[in-house]
Amino acid sequence: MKLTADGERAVRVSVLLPLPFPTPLDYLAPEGRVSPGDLVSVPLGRRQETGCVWDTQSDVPADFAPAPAREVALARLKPILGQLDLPPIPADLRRFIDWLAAYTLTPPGLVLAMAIRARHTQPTRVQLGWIRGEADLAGLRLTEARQRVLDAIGDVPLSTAALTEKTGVSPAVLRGLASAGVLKEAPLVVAPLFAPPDAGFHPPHLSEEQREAADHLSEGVKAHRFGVTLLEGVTGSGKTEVYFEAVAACLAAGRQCLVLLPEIALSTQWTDRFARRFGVQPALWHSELGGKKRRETWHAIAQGQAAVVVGARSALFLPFPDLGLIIVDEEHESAFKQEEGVTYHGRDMAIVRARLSDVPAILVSATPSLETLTNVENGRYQHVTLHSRHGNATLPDVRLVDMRRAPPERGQFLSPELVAAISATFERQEQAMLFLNRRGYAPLTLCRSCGHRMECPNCSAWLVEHRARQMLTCHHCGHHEALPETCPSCDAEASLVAIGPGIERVHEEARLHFPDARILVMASDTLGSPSATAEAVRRISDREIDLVIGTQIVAKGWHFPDLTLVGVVDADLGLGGGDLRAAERTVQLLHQVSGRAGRADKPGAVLLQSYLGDHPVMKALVSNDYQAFMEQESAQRKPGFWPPYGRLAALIVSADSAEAADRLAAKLGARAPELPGTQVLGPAPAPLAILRGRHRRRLLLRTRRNVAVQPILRQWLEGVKLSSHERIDIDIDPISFL
Ligand SMILES: Nc1ncnc2c1ncn2[C@@H]1O[C@H](COP(=O)(O)OP(=O)(O)OP(=O)(O)O)[C@@H](O)[C@H]1O
Ligand SMILES: [Zn+2]
Repeated sequence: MKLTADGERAVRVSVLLPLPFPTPLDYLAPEGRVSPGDLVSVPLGRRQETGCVWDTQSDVPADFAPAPAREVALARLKPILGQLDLPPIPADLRRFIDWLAAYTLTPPGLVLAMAIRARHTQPTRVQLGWIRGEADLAGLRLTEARQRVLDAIGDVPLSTAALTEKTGVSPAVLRGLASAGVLKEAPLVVAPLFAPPDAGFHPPHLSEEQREAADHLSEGVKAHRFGVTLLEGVTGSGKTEVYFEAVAACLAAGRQCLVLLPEIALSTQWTDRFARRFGVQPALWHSELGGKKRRETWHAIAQGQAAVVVGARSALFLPFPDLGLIIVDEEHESAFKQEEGVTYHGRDMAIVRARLSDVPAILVSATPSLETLTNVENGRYQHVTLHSRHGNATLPDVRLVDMRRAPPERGQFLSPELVAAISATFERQEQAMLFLNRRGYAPLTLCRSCGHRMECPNCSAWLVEHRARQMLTCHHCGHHEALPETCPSCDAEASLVAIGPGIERVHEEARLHFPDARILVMASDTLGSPSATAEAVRRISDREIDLVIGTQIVAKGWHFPDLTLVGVVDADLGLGGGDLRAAERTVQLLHQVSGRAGRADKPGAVLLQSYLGDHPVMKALVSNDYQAFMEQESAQRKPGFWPPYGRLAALIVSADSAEAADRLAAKLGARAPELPGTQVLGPAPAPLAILRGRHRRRLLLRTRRNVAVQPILRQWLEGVKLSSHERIDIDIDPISFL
């Protein structure tokens, strides 16, 4: 036993710090003072750190739990310095942090860091205002200014600014009254940051099919137990309206609801719709949320004051005291995968979070992932479906433009058929959209005399020309340089030519074809901010735009009633690269883009420009038979135990030279596990063999579904020493194979 300075009994508490230690550290605290979840300040060397009192037991399954730490003797422990005046980190979030850390082989502190970044936990300063003090007025020299203040003051505190404005007196007068005790300070009553959404504000009239789906989801919410339901529905079927009913049920139960969207910063149409349905804006959570707003939002959520949070995947780490429902919209989106730092899949982790919090989860998509469909098939997830578009809208007619038979003119990218369709759309006074998932002017710049290709000095990638900015840029590392006048390799003059299209080039071509059309270009680099996006959306909705040209950001859930034609400039684009999910992802993306056409009364059409007309992806899109396509996908992945029928983990080895990378990769390859039901592929150069100046090699571990990869990886990497130039990144369930 040990005593604190005050003679109280001190006990061992374990504190997780937001730092890359393998386990929590032990400290001393007066007995009975702190409980798991409390945020405390502790000494660490000479520094002071904020940490979270952690639990000694955990719910991480034994098959991937890390080894426990050795215990330090009580006599050597340091006492905690104090407790922060903040709501505790709830137990379900603590379990989630442990789980995610063990699953992704990340030190748990780095996962905690996502929940309690310093900017979240700084206490918000209490603002003070003025009320009448206890001192009576006898003996007070009552000037006219002072009288005005006394007339203005009441029981509700008024800020200095409000009071001086109301009375026209100077702050000095207030100070004088305060020192006489006639005024005193009191905390200002601040309106809650998020007014409660009203479940009955504006409920929609649901169709029978929608009503059934909504009831099913709401029942799940009322049961307040873990369970996953896939809400599948064709584009424009009202999936959002339907899951809003589940949100309403969650609100009625007095619980908090989390909605994850893949591209939240751009989702202004979504938040507007929410406001129309529930009367107030939801709380937003994403990486672009600025400092003060971020802190206030965090506090409002921690205090249970924000009832509905719509966020990016990082919202999974928010300290909801009373979570009731998690919804993942566009669940098939690979944007849910975090690729940097702690790598995790937002959709998968949303389900883990729901399970650990014992609340229902709803996955929403028009084109569910094979992972999710497999879980439906084996009965782990429930399934509700919306088969038709809302109201009179019908699904668009999707046609293939065979670029081998009717190609565009040389140096152009829009086929005569697509150009004619756009003209016809304009003649009908309707809007059109061109989709090409490539920013900039041209993906490759080549020397006509010597064949030299302009490449990034830091990455094995071509430089993309951005003509508007007169730059060649690398989309991987951000390197940029001016377009040279002569070829850097052979000095030939004016020999560099742009090869292939980006959206800037399609814009240039569209201007030639349609000089009078009002064209808007939408790409993440031209419309990064939410306000710019909102303005673009307004212009399209208000019919100030005839033709939208954009990258994948135009595919997202937009709803423009007069948009009736979608042209996909290069439907084959996503199919190269040998990525496991290339075909699946292409179908999902193009289906979603196609779904922007004809969403209201006027019928829509989609033209897919392709050189691969016989490809299963094109067939699936033209026949609109997603199910048949996914059955084929499944049949292809099953025999080789590719996900979701097996598990994958990638090891990315990187070093500052090719030799060092090869050496380290070979070392790992030589000690690769040889176990039943597992296989190691590689080492091989990563598709981006050089990225930001680092040479990269990849090893892929593939196991049967019933074999956990974590213990295998732990054993494989145990004792591997790395020099400061070497690195091994682990990616469990990799999505991108770059
Ligand atoms: N019952 C309803 N009453 C009124 N409007 C509805 C109803 N159902 C759907 N809508 C409207 O139809 C349009 C399409 O619905 P919504 O955006 O929810 O479909 P979605 O299935 O989410 O589409 P997508 O997958 O293409 O994004 C929206 O403008 C929506 O407000
Ligand atoms: Zn680069």
